Parts: sequence; C-alpha cells; structure tokens
Amino acid sequence: MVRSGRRAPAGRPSTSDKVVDGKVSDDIDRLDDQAFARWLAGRAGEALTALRAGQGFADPRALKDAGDQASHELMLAALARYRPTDAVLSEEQADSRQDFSTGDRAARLDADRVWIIDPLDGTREFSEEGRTDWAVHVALWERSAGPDGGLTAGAVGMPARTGADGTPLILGTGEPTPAAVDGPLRIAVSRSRPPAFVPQLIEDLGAQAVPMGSAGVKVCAVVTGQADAYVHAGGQYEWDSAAPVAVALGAGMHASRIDGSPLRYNAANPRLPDLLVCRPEQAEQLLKAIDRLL
Ligand SMILES: Nc1ncnc2c1ncn2[C@@H]1O[C@H](COP(=O)(O)O)[C@@H](OP(=O)(O)O)[C@H]1O
Ligand SMILES: [Mg+2]
Repeated sequence: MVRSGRRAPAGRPSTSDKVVDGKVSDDIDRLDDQAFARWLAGRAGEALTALRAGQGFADPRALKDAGDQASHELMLAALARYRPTDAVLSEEQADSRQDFSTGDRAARLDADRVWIIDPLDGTREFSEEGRTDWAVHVALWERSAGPDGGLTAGAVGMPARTGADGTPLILGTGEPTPAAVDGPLRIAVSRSRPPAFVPQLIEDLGAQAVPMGSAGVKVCAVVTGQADAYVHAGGQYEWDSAAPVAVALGAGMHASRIDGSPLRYNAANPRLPDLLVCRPEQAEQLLKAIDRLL
C-alpha cells in the first residue's frame, strides 16, 4: 500500500507569504508529499501545454527537447525550493542512466527520500499535433518503506486530457479500483516499441492490443478501466514506471516485473526494462502466459 511519510502541518499562511503562480508559497510548503506530487505534476503540465501551444509542431525534435528541458528545470527548481534536503532522480539529469553498481556512488543511494521524476513521458507523442498520450511523472521513494525502500507518493499528470471537472487530468494514489469489464482482455502496449512477444501473447489469450504512447498513460488506462493490463519489455528506466506504479498500487492493481518479481526503485542501476501492471485477478494468467513466451 502506498503511504505518505510527510503530513501537512496545521495552520494558515500569513498574508505576507510570497505568491507563486496563484498559490501562496507557504501553502505549497505545507502540502504533504502526495499533495505536493500532484501540485508539481500540475505545474509542469501547465508549462508543457503552454510550450506546445507557443512553439507549434513544425520541428518535432526541437519541441521534444524544449519540453524535456522546460519541465525538468521547473521540477528541479520546485524540488530545490520545497523539498531541499531530498535527492532527485530525473531522466534529464546528465548522469541519470549511469550504473552506480561499481565505482562512483550517487548521492541518491545514501538518501532517505528520493523524488523519481520523468518530466515528459511519451516525448514522441508530445511532439505530434493532436495526440494526448503523454504525461508528467512525479514519485517519491522512501528508504523507510521496506527492506528495499518503496514508493510512498506518486502522481501522473496527463495535461492534454481533462477530468470530470474540466481541468487537466492528474491521477494520484487514491484512485478507486475500477470495475471489471466483460470481453477480451485489453492489453495496453507501446505504439512504437511493443515487446516482441506481444503478438503471440495476444493470440494465446484471445486478447486485444491497445497501442498508445507513454508508460504513465498506459498504466492510467488500467487504473481508469480503459485497459486490463499493460505489458512492457525490452527497455525502460525507473522514472518511466515509478509514479505510474505508485498510482496503480494505490488503486489495488498488480505491478511487478514480467517474471513476477518485485519492482525495485532507487537501485544503483536505474534500468528497469520490463513491467506488468494489471487487474489483480489477471496477474496469474498473464504471468504464466508471458513465461511461456520468454
Ligand atoms: N526499449 C526501450 N528502451 C528504453 N526506453 C524505452 C523503451 N521502450 C519504451 N521506453 C520508454 O518508456 C516510455 C514509454 O514508451 P512508449 O510510449 O513507447 O510506451 C518512453 O519514455 P520517454 O518518453 O520519457 O522517453 C520511452 O522512452
Ligand atoms: Mg519516460
């Protein structure tokens, strides 16, 4: 179960508190970790939406790079300001993909609290006009959450999609478990790099593939009941799945490696190349079917 380690202190901000983008900065400082994750995903999402509108889609490469950079910088500045003693693992850091198993040691490996962020997931889709399958990921890993630590907060923002209240959609760790849907199993897969075994898996299970961009969007499709499972293999990093997995676990979903072993975060090597997120009642069937194909 996902839990939050930092609680919001009581009290109201004074009128002299600095106002940051419509929110009083002291208010933000008082948010608990889960509310802060949601706030940060929202702020980064607003910046990305504005960038997309302002820059346009004529040069997709430039738009991808600008999106990655703008969101990363916004999030790092906010984390430095509001969570100054915590470590950060972001896709856009220079050494983000470095394996620290031997030799150098990253500061995050000795930290008790690490924010694992993907400033722009589904970068390819972000650069394609009209597509809404891209996301912002914010997760918190805490050492105290288990023998290998664990995820204690998470938010996945989908800035180009709107919720029931008309505002950009952000899923957190308190989403309800969706009702089961009759019919063939709907398996969300990467639209550009699906695992090689997926066509056979689909055939073996009489399932349907639902291709879409962004790991966060695919996990959220499971959490909201638009898909029954998300299967990935062949490459990914901790930031691609940390926040989505926190959201999925909070909604009572199954989340593991495709061999059924646990997903571990803040590891020396940030590669986390495969995962299965699904409705819990489908986990055994899916793990067995995948195992037969590996
Ligand atoms: N084989 C692979 N190796 C490394 N990263 C991969 C990968 N397949 C997917 N990913 C990453 O997982 C995220 C979701 O991918 P997809 O949309 O194809 O499902 C993307 O993150 P980014 O957009 O943050 O780079 C993508 O880069
Ligand atoms: Mg990503």
